[in-house]
Amino acid sequence: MRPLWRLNKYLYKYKGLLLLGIFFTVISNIFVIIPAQLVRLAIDYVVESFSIFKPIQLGGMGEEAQEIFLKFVFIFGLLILVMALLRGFFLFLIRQTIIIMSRRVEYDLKNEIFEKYQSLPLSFYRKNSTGDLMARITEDVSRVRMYLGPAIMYGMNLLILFPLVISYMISVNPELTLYSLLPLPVLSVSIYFVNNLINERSEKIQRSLSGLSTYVQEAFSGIRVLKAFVRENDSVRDFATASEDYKEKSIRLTKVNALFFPLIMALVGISTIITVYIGGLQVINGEIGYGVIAEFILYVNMLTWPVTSLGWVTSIVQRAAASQTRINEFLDEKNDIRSTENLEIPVKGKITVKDLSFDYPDTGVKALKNVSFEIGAGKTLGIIGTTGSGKSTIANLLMRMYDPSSGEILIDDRPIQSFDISYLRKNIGFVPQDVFLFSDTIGNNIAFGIDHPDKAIIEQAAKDADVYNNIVDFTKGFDTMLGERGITLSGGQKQRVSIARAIAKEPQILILDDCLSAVDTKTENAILNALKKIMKDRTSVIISHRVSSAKLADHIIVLDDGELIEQGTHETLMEKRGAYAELYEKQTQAGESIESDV
Ligand SMILES: Nc1ncnc2c1ncn2[C@@H]1O[C@H](COP(=O)(O)OP(=O)(O)OP(=O)(O)O)[C@@H](O)[C@H]1O
Repeated sequence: MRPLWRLNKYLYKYKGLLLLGIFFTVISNIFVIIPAQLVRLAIDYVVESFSIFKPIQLGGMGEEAQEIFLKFVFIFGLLILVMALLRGFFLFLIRQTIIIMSRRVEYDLKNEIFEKYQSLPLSFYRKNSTGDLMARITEDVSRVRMYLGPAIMYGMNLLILFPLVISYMISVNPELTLYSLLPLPVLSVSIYFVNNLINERSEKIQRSLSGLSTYVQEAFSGIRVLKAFVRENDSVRDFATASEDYKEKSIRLTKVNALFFPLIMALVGISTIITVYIGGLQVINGEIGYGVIAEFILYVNMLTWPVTSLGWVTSIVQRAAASQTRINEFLDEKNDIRSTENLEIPVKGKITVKDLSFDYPDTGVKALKNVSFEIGAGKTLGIIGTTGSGKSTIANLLMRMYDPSSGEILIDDRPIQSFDISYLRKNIGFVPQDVFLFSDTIGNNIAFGIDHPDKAIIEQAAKDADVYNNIVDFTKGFDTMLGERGITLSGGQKQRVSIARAIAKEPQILILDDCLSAVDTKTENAILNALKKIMKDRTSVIISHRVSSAKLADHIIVLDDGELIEQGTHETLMEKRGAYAELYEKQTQAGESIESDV
């Protein structure tokens, strides 16, 4: 229960709805109890009237007595009907208050979790799988809602109805009360176990279903590879196996589900039989009237659902507590990437890196070892290196996706930690290595980082990224949809749209992480020349495998296995005849031989 206390702030927020809900529950239960008493009175009245009807008929007043009798029965019937209608009305109001409250809390909780997700650092996303993140904001929140809605509603109903009904029953006949209620605890405990079994099996089905959907999704997104490797038959077979597992689990659930209502019916039936039997004995002994038996049968039926719900509510609360524990775990997650001074001063773009080392926290991979370099404001830095040499890691650290293990990064001679994180990132335009575009229009994708998008800026960014002509060739131009329901851009087009998105922000520092790999050298040159113009007074960091991308940079660093092995300008590095010169020669020779082959 303790984890669920966290939700009390929401219960307090919606206290109006909750209190109204409690009030309506009390009222609706009053309309449940009164009809049972009316039924007792009506039956006793009917039995008594019959016993005196004969003498009255013999006395010649038969017709008048019958008329009075029918009038009373009609009034009883009418009263019971009115009570039932009023009860229905108040049940409607209970749902309108408590269930609506639970939906509002669900909405707030989802927003709170999503906001928290957004504030957490990249390392959090590395640690937890997407499926887990999704499950906590959807399934877990739904389970918590079941506690806030149905569980609170039925729990409260139970708390109010139970004492009311039982005290009435005891006041009418304590012995009959004891016997008729005897099977109900058994009902509650059995429902609790059956329900737990149902939940356990439902969860297995859920897991099986998510495995199945992941499989189907992969089969669709990897359809090209699947077809190219002629694995269609294997794919069909694997799907059938996964489906079979899902079917088996569903059948197992159906078996337990089938127990639910028969169990309730059987135990209520036993209660009714006991009531009739013991009540009958008491009627024969002249201790009670017939009406009491009918009244008690109604009471037992009235208590059936609350008693059943006791088991059900307990299991909902248990599940909700487990879900809330998982949610709390994420809500309590601390963001260790913090700003020390929250500076929001204009960024010029000088970058100084001193003795920078970085080990990835989750794997312990030593990605950078004592790297030092400096690049003045408005200059271009080229970062060259083999795969896995730590180039992207430098970009990650410059954007404070992680903090260095040791050493420091200064921006304009101030520790990077002193800048407000959002402010710092707003000043950086980043083009990641693995391009990600949203399922939206091309225009909106380019405008993604701008608070107030402007058509001219978007178009200019597209021109500078050398993708404008491609875009206007589409019939809908900048309004062309991307993603699943839209068109698919080529690898090079995607990279250029991603560059346009970074340029459109007009950042003070631009980081291109190997984002020209899918464009030909001609386009690469066009983009680099355009960048030179637009980044005239701003700093650019160009990360690449290709020397051709970095050679125009004012300063070049060469990384190998996390270490900085050379740095200088293209000319000084070429003169040095080290790793850079070797790479340059290899790449230009390869380029020439390809060109001559063509
Ligand atoms: N999120 C991560 N968690 C753990 N290790 C990582 C992570 N990202 C990168 N690494 C490791 O850190 C090292 C440096 O990776 P990095 O991505 O910086 O290399 P890179 O020079 O950009 O390579 P490439 O040119 O292939 O992109 C590699 O050994 C890589 O396996």
